[in-house]
This record gives sequence, C-alpha cells and structure tokens, in this order.
Amino acid sequence: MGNYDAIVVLSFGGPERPEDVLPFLENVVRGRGVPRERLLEVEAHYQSMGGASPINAQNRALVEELRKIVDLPVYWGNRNWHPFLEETVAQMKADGIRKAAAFATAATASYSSCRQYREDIARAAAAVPDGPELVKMRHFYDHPGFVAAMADRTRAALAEVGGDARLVFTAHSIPVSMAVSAGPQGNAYERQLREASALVAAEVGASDFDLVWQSRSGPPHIPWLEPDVCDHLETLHAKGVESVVLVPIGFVSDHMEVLYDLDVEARDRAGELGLRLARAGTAGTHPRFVEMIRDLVNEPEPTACPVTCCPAPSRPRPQG
Ligand SMILES: CC1=C(CCC(=O)O)c2cc3nc(cc4[nH]c(cc5[nH]c(cc1n2)c(C)c5CCC(=O)O)c(CCC(=O)O)c4C)C(CCC(=O)O)=C3C
Ligand SMILES: [Fe+2]
Repeated sequence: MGNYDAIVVLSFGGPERPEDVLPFLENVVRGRGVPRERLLEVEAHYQSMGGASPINAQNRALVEELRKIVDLPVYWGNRNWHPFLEETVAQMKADGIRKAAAFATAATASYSSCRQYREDIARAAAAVPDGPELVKMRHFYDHPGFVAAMADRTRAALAEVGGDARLVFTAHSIPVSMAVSAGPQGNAYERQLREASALVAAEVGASDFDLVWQSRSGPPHIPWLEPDVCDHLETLHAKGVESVVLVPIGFVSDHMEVLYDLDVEARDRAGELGLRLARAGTAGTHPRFVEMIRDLVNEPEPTACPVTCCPAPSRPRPQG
C-alpha cells in the first residue's frame, strides 16, 4: 500500500461550451504541428455535437462512483481543460493532502497515453510548490477489471447485431515514431492494445478479431498507425463480412473520439457499404472498472517508468 491520503483522476479534459472548443483544441495541439485545416475540421465535429465534449461529465460520473467504494477523498484534474490538474493540485494542497494516487484515464504505454500524463503531474508540481506528491498508477490494459468491463460491453453489442459479427477493436492512431518508442522495449502501445483485445475476444468466445486505428491527426506527410477503421470496414465488406462490432478498446469513456469518429463517421461508412454495425460501449462507470481503480490504489506503490521510454516526439518543423 502506498499510504495515500487521496486519489486524483487525471484525464484529457474537454470543452463544455461552444466558445471553449477552439481554445481547448489549441491547448491540445500546442507545438505539435497539427495543420490548421485539421483543427478547424475537428472544431466542426465538436460544434456539430452542441459545442461540448461529454468527457468531463463522464469523469464526474466516474469520480462519483469511485467515492462510493473508497475511503479516501477523490479529486479530478485534466491536461487540456478546466479543471486543469494545476487547479486541482492547488485545492489538494489547501485541503492538506500530502500524497495521492493518480489514476490516468489511459490504459497503455506511449507518449500521449503515459509520459504526457507524467509531464502533467510534473507541471502541476512546479505550479504548486510544496503541494502533494502524485504517484501515477500502473497501466491497466490487461487488468481483469478492465477486461471484464469491456467484455460485458462487447457482449451487449454482439447481442445487438446478432449472428457472427466480426470483432473490430479500435484505438487512437498515433505517429509510427511514437508507436515504435512506446514502453521500455518499444512498440508497447500496439502490443498492449493487441493483448487487451485478445483478452476481451477470448472472454466473449470470439476466435478471431482485428485491431485498427481511428482519429488520425497530425500533418499528412508524417506516417501514423494504419489502417483507419473506415478503410478497414471497406476491406471487410470486400471480403464478404456482413456485420461488425466495433470495440473502442483504446478509450475508457464514450467521449468525442468515440461519438464522432465511430458513431458518426464509421457508422456512415458502414451504412454506405450495407454493413450491419454495432459499437460496444467503453468501460465508463462499469462496476468492475471502478473496482479496478480501487484495487490499483491498494497495490504496492508502482515504480516510475524508465526515463528513456515513451519519449516526447521531436517538434515538427514548421510547414510552408
Ligand atoms: C493515444 C491517444 C489517446 C488515448 C489515451 C488517452 O485517452 O489519453 C487520445 C485520447 C483523446 N484524444 C482526444 C482528443 C484529441 N486528440 C487530438 C490529437 C491527438 N491525439 C493523440 C493521441 C491520443 N489521444 C495524438 C498523438 C494527437 C496529435 C496531437 C498530439 O501529439 O498531441 C486532438 C487534436 C485534434 C485532432 O484530432 O487532430 C483532439 C481534439 C480526447 C478527448 C475527446 C473529447 O473531447 O471528448 C481523448 C480522450
Ligand atoms: Fe487524441
């Protein structure tokens, strides 16, 4: 046990009002060379959904559920939008918290899903001198609680389409260079997602599955993980597959990347192809997932990753 006196849920953050969408997006892509056109396209996705991301509401719900089963105070702070982790850590200090277990809402290794959350913790520590120590919990892609929650969600989606649907797991695409440098031995992002997918597939009794990518960002000349989920639906259709269940194994709540890129874009593509499609839910507030967080906090204190793993991407050269 790490002798924590609080838990803090650390997440991506999202806008909740139309006028916050662009400033939020600018925070996300600062220094990352994402073309302006891509940013405006994504802005339109958010505005088409009412100018609000559901991610903050989902994190509030997760915090509520967690509070019901732990004896520690539970806080919540984000990387890209209010409440920023700095704000939360300032509150924790004011409340007298000395050491907290930090649960980041990302299951795997990679710069975006691990190292960058460690940087968020370091930034908050620098902003709040003499604040609490935050200890980041380990990756949970293969934790039985996460797997059980995702298996339940997958079974529900299979029941929706009926028959022998093809299981297609999806995760956020990342630059190939980021994928190669993920984890102490490299390639951990893809390997961990494949392992998580295999565990869920086995639990629902599927003999085979695919793992594909979604939500590609970045400049077009930089290679990202492929194939994209929409292209993959075409490939499956060409092979004679008639029904598909999409399982967003790379995300823990039904936020914008899931609601837009899967429920709008991929669903549209499936409709054009005449494919039957159902989308499995994410872990969200599934009781097994919430219990997993409690169990992680009760594990021996995790050691930090080696400093060489999941390095920050080099800053892209300005284009044009
Ligand atoms: C691995 C990974 C996860 C999973 C792990 C985790 O969950 O942390 C994830 C989650 C998320 N990504 C999200 C949103 C966005 N990601 C972007 C851009 C990027 N994501 C990347 C990677 C990941 N992203 C990368 C390498 C970029 C390129 C820019 C950069 O190098 O950082 C952009 C910029 C615009 C664009 O899409 O071009 C947006 C808006 C939301 C919030 C959804 C909501 O608002 O509900 C969530 C949970
Ligand atoms: Fe992202």
